[in-house]
Amino acid sequence: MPSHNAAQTNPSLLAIKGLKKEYTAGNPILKGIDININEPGIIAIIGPSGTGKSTLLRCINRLIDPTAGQIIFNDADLCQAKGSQLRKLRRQVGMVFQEYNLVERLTVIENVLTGRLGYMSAWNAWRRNFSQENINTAFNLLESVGLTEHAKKRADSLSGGQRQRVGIARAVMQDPKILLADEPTSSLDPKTAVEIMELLERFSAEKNIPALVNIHDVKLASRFAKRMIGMSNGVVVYDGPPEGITDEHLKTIYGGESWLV
Ligand SMILES: Nc1ncnc2c1ncn2[C@@H]1O[C@H](COP(=O)(O)OP(=O)(O)OP(=O)(O)O)[C@@H](O)[C@H]1O
Repeated sequence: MPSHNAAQTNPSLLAIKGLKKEYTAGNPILKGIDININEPGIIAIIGPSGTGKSTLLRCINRLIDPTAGQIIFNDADLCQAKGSQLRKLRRQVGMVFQEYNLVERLTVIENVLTGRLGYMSAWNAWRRNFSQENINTAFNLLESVGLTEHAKKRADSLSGGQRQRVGIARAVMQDPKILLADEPTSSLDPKTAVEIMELLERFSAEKNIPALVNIHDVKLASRFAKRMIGMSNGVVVYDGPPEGITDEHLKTIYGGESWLV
């Protein structure tokens, strides 16, 4: 699979400008988000429940339609894209979910291969006619996430941590220019959570692509992130290195202080 240098060669891989989202008219969840992303590595988005972190990621991969603003990805406006252009853009955005979103009745290797569906004709996708090259790549990816011996098992026979590895392998199988991960560690024990962050960090470095990760655990986020984006009440209130985050920032982001230890 070809490696990407998009983050190095494209000065504005992802430029979010004035992004707004209302689910119901007059009740904005995102209130004007401006973020530029070029660099590989983990970029953690932190913020209280309900502040719009998932909404932001879902706007970026167009699982939902933004209300206003621009999301320029690889020089195209994702907000305006439709039909085949949207399909081409979306396959370059690898998504990792909190609850894995695997097809439970399919095998592990089939789940990884579904990462290629966006590149295939409707006929080949329907018949799951994967090329030998794709099959080889999927097995290599499974090996690199340590799941070779589980390739032929049904996805629903795996543990949560193993499922998340499959979810990450499937996202990387897309050959994405960016990874988005929505609370990828929230359903996992602390040790497995660290392993999943290590995996995201490793793929981000190997593929030279950014990994934008929504995460509740601020400590875990600062351990892995090169950059932290703090959101509160639908706006960005901090954007910088983890070591620049102070208790004052955390109070602004989360409110109160009794939870600070
Ligand atoms: N499909 C939807 N329809 C209506 N409102 C929604 C929808 N999805 C999310 N919301 C609302 O938008 C707000 C932001 O939700 P979102 O899931 O983006 O927050 P979050 O910061 O990711 O929260 P958490 O950390 O708990 O996942 C919440 O008030 C939520 O109820």
